Amino acid sequence: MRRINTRELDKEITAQPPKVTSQLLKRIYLYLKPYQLQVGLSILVILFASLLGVLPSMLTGRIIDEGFIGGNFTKLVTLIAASFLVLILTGLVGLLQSYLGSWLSQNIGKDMRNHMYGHLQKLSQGFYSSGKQGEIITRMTSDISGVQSFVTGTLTQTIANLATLTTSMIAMFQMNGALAIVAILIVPLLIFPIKLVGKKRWELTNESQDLNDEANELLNETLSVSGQQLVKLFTKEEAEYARYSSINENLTTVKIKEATVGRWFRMIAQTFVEAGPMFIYLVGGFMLLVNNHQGLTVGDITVLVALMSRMYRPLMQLMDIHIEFIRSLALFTRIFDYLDMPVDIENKPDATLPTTLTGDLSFNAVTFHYNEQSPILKGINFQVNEGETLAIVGPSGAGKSTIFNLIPRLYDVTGGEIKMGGHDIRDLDLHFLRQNIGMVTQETYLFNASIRDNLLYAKSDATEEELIQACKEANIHTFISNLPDGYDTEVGNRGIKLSGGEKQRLSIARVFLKDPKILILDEATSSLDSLSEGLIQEALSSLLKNKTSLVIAHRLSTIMSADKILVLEDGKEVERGTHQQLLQNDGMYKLMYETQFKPYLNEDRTLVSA
Ligand SMILES: Nc1ncnc2c1ncn2[C@@H]1O[C@H](COP(=O)(O)OP(=O)(O)OP(=O)(O)O)[C@@H](O)[C@H]1O
Repeated sequence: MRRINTRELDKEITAQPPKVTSQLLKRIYLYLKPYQLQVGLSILVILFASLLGVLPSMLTGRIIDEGFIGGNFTKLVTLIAASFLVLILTGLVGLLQSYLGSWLSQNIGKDMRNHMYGHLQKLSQGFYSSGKQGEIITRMTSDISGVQSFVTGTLTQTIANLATLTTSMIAMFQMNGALAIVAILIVPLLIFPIKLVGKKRWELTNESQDLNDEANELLNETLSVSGQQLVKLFTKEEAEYARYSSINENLTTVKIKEATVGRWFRMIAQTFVEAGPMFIYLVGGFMLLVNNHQGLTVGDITVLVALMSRMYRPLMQLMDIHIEFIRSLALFTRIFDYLDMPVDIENKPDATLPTTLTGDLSFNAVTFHYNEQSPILKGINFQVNEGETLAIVGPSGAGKSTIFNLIPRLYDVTGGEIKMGGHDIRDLDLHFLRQNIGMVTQETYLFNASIRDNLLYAKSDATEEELIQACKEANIHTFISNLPDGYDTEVGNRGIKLSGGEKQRLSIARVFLKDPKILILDEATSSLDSLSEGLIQEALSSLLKNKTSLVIAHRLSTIMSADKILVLEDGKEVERGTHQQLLQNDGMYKLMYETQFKPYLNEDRTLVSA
């Protein structure tokens, strides 16, 4: 499912070659705008460098004509000294030019990455659950790096090359108009084959980017801790290898094609460049020797050849830059596509930030569907008063987790409203809302950091005493203190160094630290050993005490201690009441009780009394 989605989105992005619109250019310009001064300075330096670039050829012409042919040694030495100075100055200006280029590109890249990361943080859970992790990482890393090299490479080179072309052409026409025209006439011959090859190269670049995304996605999926576990448990090593090697095979073919097309491009261009001087020698020689052209000297012909080769190099690069330019625009388009993804869960500009909030929670005719799917929740109504516990039970797929996701606005309702402390949660400040909700999910996510850092994620300014208190309440303090590094123990990737039960208790400690108004708890279905389970149950019951809480309950003890029970089936409420009331109904709850809860009754009782 994930893979199909990735392909679909990849296709969407690459099926549309970038359209050069004024809007797109304006948007790119916005990233340059804060650095106008540096851009201006950079352009001035480039222009100066290209003016300097004409001088060595001019000086060489004069060295030949006035020094060697004219036989003036003093002049020769002066001209050589001048050439030397120009050389040093050119080197220094080049240094300044490259410093400015990288300064600009690094700063623009930094701004884009920050902008993108900030935007990605605002995207809803829906975006991540249809996730294309490989693609997100590619956007953040290689696409933005590509854009950076556009600034240092493409953009600066375009300006530099245009300046070099202009200065060379002016200098050539000043030397000899007829020979200048001969040099320029070869230009159209260059453009046609290069254009043809450029188009093919552009297609291949796109194709290889697609395959790169696909390979990254596969690596991310299969080389993660859980991914590898899944591969191993389902003995899919060979299948995954086959999948990877097939992408790799295609990538190799495309890359080779891309490189070959690139070589053709260079070979064709190179031939024309090498042939250029011959034309000048031929026409220049005819003018000088046969026609005895007035004013044309050997030095002039040498200068013209030097200027011409100075002109063809940027011209060739400009052809390359044209391809790079389109490629960079494609990268910009890809990045902007992401930046344009709507932030569907937004903080209202006039969001309410109450000073006090009661922990009442109500669902009023709530309906919901993911994407364009058929409704998952079909008119849910309930009210949980402050301090009460509502247990939600129902078969798998009934919509229990969906109800949970709606409370902290990981998704927004598609109909009806959810109220917290009497406010529609969409009117409350999003940050405030989420700070008032604590969630303990079945799967605990821990960052690859120390236990302390993971705890501080819930409350960055928590004191050592607060940390210890929370861990004591979560029944994890003794365990942590017995570790050689105590609270500074590193938990490993996703907390791999801790057991399932320890991770859960750590996540409960996190919620204790957060001390939210409303608690949402998805009770673990996975069976832990009875000691661990007992410790968790104890921690949870002290967490639930006096707190408005919603529990997806799998254990009879939790259900029985709840104030209300809501029985859900296929996104609808089918029953509601206390345990005793529901047992008398002879409905879905009774059935679940008989089949799921009752068989574990003894075990439950033991745990409750433990
Ligand atoms: N992110 C999502 N995108 C699309 N559909 C989803 C998403 N999450 C859940 N669903 C669908 O919504 C329906 C309800 O799922 P939900 O997870 O809320 O059920 P549940 O009652 O919590 O089930 P379980 O007890 O198995 O966890 C299911 O049909 C599920 O496939």
